[in-house]
Amino acid sequence: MKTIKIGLLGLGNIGTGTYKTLEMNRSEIESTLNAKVEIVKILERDTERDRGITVPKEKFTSDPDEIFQDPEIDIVIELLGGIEPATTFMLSALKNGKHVVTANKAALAANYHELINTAKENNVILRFEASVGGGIPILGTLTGPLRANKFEEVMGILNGTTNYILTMMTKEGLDYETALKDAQEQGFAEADPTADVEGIDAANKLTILMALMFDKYVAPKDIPTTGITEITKEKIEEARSNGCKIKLIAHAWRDENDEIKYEVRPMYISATHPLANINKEFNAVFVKGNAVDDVMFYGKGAGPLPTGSAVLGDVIDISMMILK
Ligand SMILES: NC(=O)C1=CN([C@@H]2O[C@H](COP(=O)(O)OP(=O)(O)OC[C@H]3O[C@@H](n4cnc5c(N)ncnc54)[C@H](OP(=O)(O)O)[C@@H]3O)[C@@H](O)[C@H]2O)C=CC1
Ligand SMILES: N[C@@H](CC=O)C(=O)O
Repeated sequence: MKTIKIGLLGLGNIGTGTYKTLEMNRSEIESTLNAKVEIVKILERDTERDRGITVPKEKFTSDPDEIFQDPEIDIVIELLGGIEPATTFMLSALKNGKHVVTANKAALAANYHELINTAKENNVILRFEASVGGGIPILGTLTGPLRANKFEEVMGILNGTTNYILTMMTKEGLDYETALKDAQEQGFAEADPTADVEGIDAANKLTILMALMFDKYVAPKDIPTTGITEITKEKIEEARSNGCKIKLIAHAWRDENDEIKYEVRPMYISATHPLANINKEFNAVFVKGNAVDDVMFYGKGAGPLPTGSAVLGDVIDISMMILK
């Protein structure tokens, strides 16, 4: 029986969630593939940290080339986070003939074409379902069952940390700092949560969605972006007295001249609107296609197991192509 061999870059929140999901569902995954799946090497700095899983010591390496140069490794999963060295590592993996799966929206949004083109030039696959909407299968649906559409609009909650903070401030009366700390402890936030609370993470995801839906690349820095750092309990109360909730919304749409417009900002949403009732780390995204009309995606947009589910979904798809 063939073994699909994986090199994992980063055993943090999502690396650990991916590892756990593979262990939890190994028999289902391996019987789907009729092949074994093994994470053979892991790039990490700290091999002593308690992650709540047992990983044989000999799997760890501090040298990324041990993974890129290993002829036995089929797929590299990048879960380091940040733009660099993650981008350089993914490019090295692709150039060494490895298929790559990543959840890293920051690196993808910053270097979208270089990563996509390098995969094409080297005849390997780059997949990134987990980079937008965590466990929600949005990218594969846009590029699969919905690809017959000309897309008109995408609008929704794309960041779990800020939605968690706003929910806890609105429903539980928590203050901003306590809610953020909670989100960090549950593994929703970025290593530097500035990216979450300033709306940068949602902008990164909007960049990826616009590239796929409208074939238009807009760098995240060029998306008008406002985060939630100025949202106080008083503003939340004011919204409530107007029958609204405050949500951080990412929005891109085709205007009457066929131009694509885009923004990320907190918005007052009527309490009866579906987006007003998306709570905690859940995300929800409306997509409008000219044939299908409105489609709504909903699910956990952050967290180790939901994101691990999306990462492994990509791994399984690639493995099926390898095994064909
Ligand atoms: N958290 C979530 O819910 C989601 C996260 N993502 C994305 O998944 C990716 C991983 O996120 P997450 O797991 O939360 O991040 P973490 O910071 O928890 O994990 C990253 C891990 O990689 C290690 N690492 C980073 N750089 C290096 C390096 N150069 N060499 C060796 N090890 C390194 C870190 O070690 P150290 O701690 O020592 O720095 C850490 O253990 C990010 O791109 C994130 O945006 C996507 C969807 C959801
Ligand atoms: N920090 C991100 C993680 C998932 O993409 C978020 O909170 O949504």
